[in-house]
Amino acid sequence: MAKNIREEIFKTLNQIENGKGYSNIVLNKTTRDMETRDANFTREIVYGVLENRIYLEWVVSRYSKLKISKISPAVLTIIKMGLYQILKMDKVPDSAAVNECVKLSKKHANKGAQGFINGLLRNVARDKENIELPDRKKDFTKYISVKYSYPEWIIEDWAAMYGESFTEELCEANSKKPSLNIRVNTLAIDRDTLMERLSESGRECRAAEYGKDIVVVLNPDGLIDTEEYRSGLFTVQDESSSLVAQIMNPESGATVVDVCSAPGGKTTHMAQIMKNKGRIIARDVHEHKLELIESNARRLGIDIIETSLADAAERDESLVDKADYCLVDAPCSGLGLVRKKPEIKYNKSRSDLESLSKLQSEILEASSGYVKKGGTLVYSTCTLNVKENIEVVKDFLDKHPEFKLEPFEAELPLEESKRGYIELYPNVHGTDGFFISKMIRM
Ligand SMILES: C[S@@+](CC[C@H](N)C(=O)[O-])C[C@H]1O[C@@H](n2cnc3c(N)ncnc32)[C@H](O)[C@@H]1O
Repeated sequence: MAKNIREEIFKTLNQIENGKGYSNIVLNKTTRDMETRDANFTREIVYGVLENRIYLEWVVSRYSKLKISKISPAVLTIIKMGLYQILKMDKVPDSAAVNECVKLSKKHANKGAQGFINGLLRNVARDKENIELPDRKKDFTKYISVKYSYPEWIIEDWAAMYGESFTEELCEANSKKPSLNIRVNTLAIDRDTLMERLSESGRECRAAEYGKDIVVVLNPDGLIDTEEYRSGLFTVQDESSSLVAQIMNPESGATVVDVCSAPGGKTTHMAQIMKNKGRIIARDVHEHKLELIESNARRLGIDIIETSLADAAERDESLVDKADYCLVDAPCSGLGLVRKKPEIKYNKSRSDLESLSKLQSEILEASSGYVKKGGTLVYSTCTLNVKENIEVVKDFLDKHPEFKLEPFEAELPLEESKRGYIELYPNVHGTDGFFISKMIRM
């Protein structure tokens, strides 16, 4: 193992905890030049510490004489790195975990703190079989909140929406490492041929259950450094996200407006389904993100996408009645993505969710005007929160009798597809959490 690996882990965690970047992006930068073994170790600890923050702090609060609020952020990060290795990783001996944290503390903490870190970690290591969780029967919310590290308000909301046992299953599924999903560029290759090519180079892969263009790769290390990726034979996309374009199913030659389109995952997928014929107007409110759509399209050999800067909450009169298909893949709280970006659990509040549902309604209202008679409107989010999902759609439909939900079992053969909307769950479908609804303008 390279010398400064724990130093790199410490820095990466600080960056993410200080809100200086999403975990997947910061981690990709940190691990870019590392050996695979070091990169995997780094990922495991960074994700583990982020994912288990509340649980690890619960353990600190039970073994520390100092209140958590009195412990400096750097010291707390070192302690959590140590605790994660002691409590959740079998392959690191406890003594090594403690010694490495003490070494790290020599650079980032004063003498007193070094002794404190050493003592606390050793105490926990000795007592690790006896660490108690809150009593499930007395307080379900607190128990789940500590066991799976979620703010209590999320557990309260999910339990109210989905019931207690479903919430527990959902949190359990969210704590499992997801496999990597890739979307085949069907303009360049078909799924079976790509899978054969990947298998020949030692990849273990299987066709996804619901996503027609998705391959699940079980040993993905270094996949985006391959010739297959560089030459645009696939892109990285979760199965649930790929179902949006699959359910939309736009015809070749159609006009599509995608109002929240960066970085272009669904835009480029729609272009594939359209066989790169027609026109896709792809917009976003952040100018720097438009380049991401363009570079993704270039790599995949797609040339029917026109990007432009626009606020989707304001109707653009020049597009009224112009779209055969309109996609509103709205900005959302992202609670369906905690498997991949665990920090999402801690970055949101109930009031954020309320303002998001207001923005989502405004965007849906403004964008619905672009849909021609007989045209299709798809509204999707990557969150698990009825207020941002079906309630936004129902509220819209109440005000717009000219739209109705459209069943999509031909595109996704599941019972729920008959209702015209679906919520996907990690514990049920094995995908990221997602919401997709399909409407038709009559
Ligand atoms: C869920 S992401 C879209 C993901 C994208 N559809 C894809 O598949 O790659 C939501 C996007 O909405 C954009 N956004 C946020 N507020 C917006 C607004 N008022 N108007 C247009 N775009 C907005 C964000 O910049 C972000 O890129």
